[in-house]
Amino acid sequence: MQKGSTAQTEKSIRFGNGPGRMSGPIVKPKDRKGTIKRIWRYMKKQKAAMSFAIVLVLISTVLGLLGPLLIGVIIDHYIMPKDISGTIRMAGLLAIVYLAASLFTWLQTFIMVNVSLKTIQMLRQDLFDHFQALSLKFFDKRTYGELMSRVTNDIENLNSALSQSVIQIFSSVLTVAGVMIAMLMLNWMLALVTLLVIPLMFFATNKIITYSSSNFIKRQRDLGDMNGTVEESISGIEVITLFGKEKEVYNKFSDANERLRNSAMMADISSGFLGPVNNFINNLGLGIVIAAGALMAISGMTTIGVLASFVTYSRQFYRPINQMSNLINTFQSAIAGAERVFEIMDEIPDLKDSEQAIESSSFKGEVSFTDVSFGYGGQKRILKNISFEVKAGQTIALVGPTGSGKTTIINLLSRFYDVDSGEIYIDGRNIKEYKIQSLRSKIGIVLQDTYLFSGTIMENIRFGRLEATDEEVIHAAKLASAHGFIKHLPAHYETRIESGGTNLSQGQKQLIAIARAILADSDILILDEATSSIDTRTEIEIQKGINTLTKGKTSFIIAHRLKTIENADMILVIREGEIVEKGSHEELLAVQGFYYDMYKLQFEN
Ligand SMILES: Nc1ncnc2c1ncn2[C@@H]1O[C@H](COP(=O)(O)OP(=O)(O)OP(=O)(O)O)[C@@H](O)[C@H]1O
Repeated sequence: MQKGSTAQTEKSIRFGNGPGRMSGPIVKPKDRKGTIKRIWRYMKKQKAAMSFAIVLVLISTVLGLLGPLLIGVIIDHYIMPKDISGTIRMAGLLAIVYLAASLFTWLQTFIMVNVSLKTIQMLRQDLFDHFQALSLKFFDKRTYGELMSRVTNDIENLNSALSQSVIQIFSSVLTVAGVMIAMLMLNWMLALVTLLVIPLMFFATNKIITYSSSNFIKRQRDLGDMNGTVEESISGIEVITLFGKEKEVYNKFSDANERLRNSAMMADISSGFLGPVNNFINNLGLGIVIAAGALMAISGMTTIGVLASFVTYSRQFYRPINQMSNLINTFQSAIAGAERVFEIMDEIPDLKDSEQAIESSSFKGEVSFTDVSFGYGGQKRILKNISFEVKAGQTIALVGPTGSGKTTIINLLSRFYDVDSGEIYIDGRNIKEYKIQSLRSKIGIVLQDTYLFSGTIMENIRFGRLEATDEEVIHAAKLASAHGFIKHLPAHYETRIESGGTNLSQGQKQLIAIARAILADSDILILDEATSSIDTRTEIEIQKGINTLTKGKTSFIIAHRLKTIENADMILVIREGEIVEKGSHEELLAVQGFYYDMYKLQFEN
């Protein structure tokens, strides 16, 4: 990551939040052909490995078919004529055939697992890269849980389908065809008898799968609900305990848990029928083959050896047929999952660098907004005809009631969204003329609720400039007035921060964010002043840190406590998306308008 990439960082972690949604197991894909083609584009990079796996499938299938044939030959030509040494030799050969078949099967699985994992790795990488290219507008529309489920569940479904189902479907078809040919060649009448129970098998399998798939979908939905309840109760734990609502949350969770148990039971019981029912039908088929075969053997129409081969073949014949419908379902749901992944990858980033976009080495820091209007999702206008000019190095405070549009102004300056009308200039150039990454890397952001990653304090500060040395990190922390509290932590700079920084106070997190921004040394700064109450000592420290950080740099401060921005060069008073007043603290007090009222109210409080 390059110097001063704070803006990009905050963007990347703003995924929103919400319950995880799982992909159902039997969801039918909409455009199966197109999706398979796209998966193939990833897989074909490993054509050589796949061709090898296919050759191995062919060999192991042929070896598997050879086994029963050998059994028949051994019975008729070695056991019946009582040739003991020949029988032992042939039994050894049979063992070698089965051993080789197993070995080739293992090898082909190993290759396909590798092919699949590589494919998934490339796909996941592309999806992640695409996430980075998408604007906040995209993330506004989706929940964290939903996006997570696409990166994890959907891709994982595809992984298991690619590593197992594809090759299994292929080998099942081969086996069924091979066994059928072998049986027809051995005895066409017995072969037809073997087919008798197939319609019954299809009918039963189809009925059971249709019934159980609706139960599986219900189970996935209930699982999603329960995940949502857990997520809510963990993230809202403070509010829940504060309002003494533990019992209500407990009941809500118990209900969700109970619903999940019931639907999971129904799903497992219904799908659990499949094995025993098919087993019964298989044995029924086997019984018919044995009975018919025995009659034929007695009447001299066939030999005991051929009958033995048939019994083994019919086992080999029914198994893949049983498996096939399950495999097809797994495959289908994996394709549907892949479709959800491609749907995100097809999302065109609405913020793109223009062809002529330039890289900017550094900004002096002149900023101007001319007649800027904007609404999220093009709906209600949030900002209306905003115009102002900032000279390099000035400090600008944005004040106004909650929801008035202060953060939105900052979002537009960092180009997290594009303006609907009007222009924004930095150093005399429209911000659309700069490469987005280059623009954002020159803008540092310190949010009041800064995100800290799991890792040490040292690593978290270094996030501002990855190539910084330990000394530079410590120097930045000293300038940010963060060194004082870090010194008192158990492992100083090596103290680990929990994900999200839960083991630090709000003020401490802000000090780390300031240190990070000092290290990044961005040309333009954006500071979101903390609203929550921080003790006076920390507040003084934070103020000191901010003063160091903003010295000589164009800085925008979203201010909640007017006391802290009295020295700003310009104060913009925003109300319902419009600048209603503009000027220095003294000028604004003198006009006795909206700012004056806000100031008086805070002062009295
Ligand atoms: N991502 C978004 N999608 C849709 N509407 C949004 C989004 N972000 C903000 N808004 C709406 O835009 C308006 C201005 O929000 P903004 O965050 O800019 O206000 P603010 O002045 O910074 O408020 P605060 O002082 O509470 O932080 C609000 O009505 C808000 O609901």
